[in-house]
Amino acid sequence: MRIRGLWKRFGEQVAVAGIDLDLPAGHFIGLVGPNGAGKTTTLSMITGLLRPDGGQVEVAGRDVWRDPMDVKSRIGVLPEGLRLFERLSGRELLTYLGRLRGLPAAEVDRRTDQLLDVLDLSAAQHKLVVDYSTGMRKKTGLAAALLHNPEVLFLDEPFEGVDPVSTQTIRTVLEHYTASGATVVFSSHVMELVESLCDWVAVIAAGRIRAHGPLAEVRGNAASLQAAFLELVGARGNPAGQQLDWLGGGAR
Ligand SMILES: Nc1ncnc2c1ncn2[C@@H]1O[C@H](COP(=O)(O)OP(=O)(O)OP(=O)(O)O)[C@@H](O)[C@H]1O
Repeated sequence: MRIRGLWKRFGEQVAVAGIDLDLPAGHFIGLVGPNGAGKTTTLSMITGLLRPDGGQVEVAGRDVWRDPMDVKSRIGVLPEGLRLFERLSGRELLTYLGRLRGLPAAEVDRRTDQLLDVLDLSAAQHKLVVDYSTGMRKKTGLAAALLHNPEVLFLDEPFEGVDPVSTQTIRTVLEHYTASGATVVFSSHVMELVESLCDWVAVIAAGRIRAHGPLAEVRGNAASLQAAFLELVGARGNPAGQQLDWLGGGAR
């Protein structure tokens, strides 16, 4: 992926302030940054969901905004605020999306069976999506993003609201996927997770890239990615507890 001069403004608010970034293929890439840093806005522009005010994005050598259909056929996306067709069962949803992707019915069936099984959703496959838990929805969204075997997978906060067992399942699926040479780009706030999964990271704050490169390089001499991150984004050194002097002790 090649990103040049990517820019997005919402009224007065500059969400993404001119990002230049090359993301290597075949890596497990983490996009990290504080709340409101511009991660979702950036991912939405890279995946053709939000039109940039300026700049270019190329995925697998194709311009996302000049050739959106081609790019969208090569990528899988688990967006933030995932919206699913609530009145379909999990199985119906995957079947529908697989057919929309142009896969033959028998192949959709085969892949759906396997994905439901691996993601531990087989027992709930005939339940309506509206009745799924948060973790089940994430896993269904992931299955939908993987169904057409994309070259690149973009995941916005894939582990949010997911229990440790499902987190492990998703990790295993993603590790299998990247081991075959595919690329995963995911955003997260959980530094331990990023550190244990990713081999390449980009740190974004206030709409700009603060650091990017192989994990070890970005971590540098810091004790952990978390410590490097706090330094890079200029975390304030004033513990909140000192300011909230009324909090605790039961006095009203
Ligand atoms: N549709 C919108 N309208 C107005 N402002 C927006 C919109 N989307 C994002 N923003 C603003 O752009 C900035 C970047 O938001 P974005 O959602 O990209 O951040 P983020 O890094 O994904 O944050 P978080 O980690 O909290 O999800 C924020 O200041 C946000 O308020």
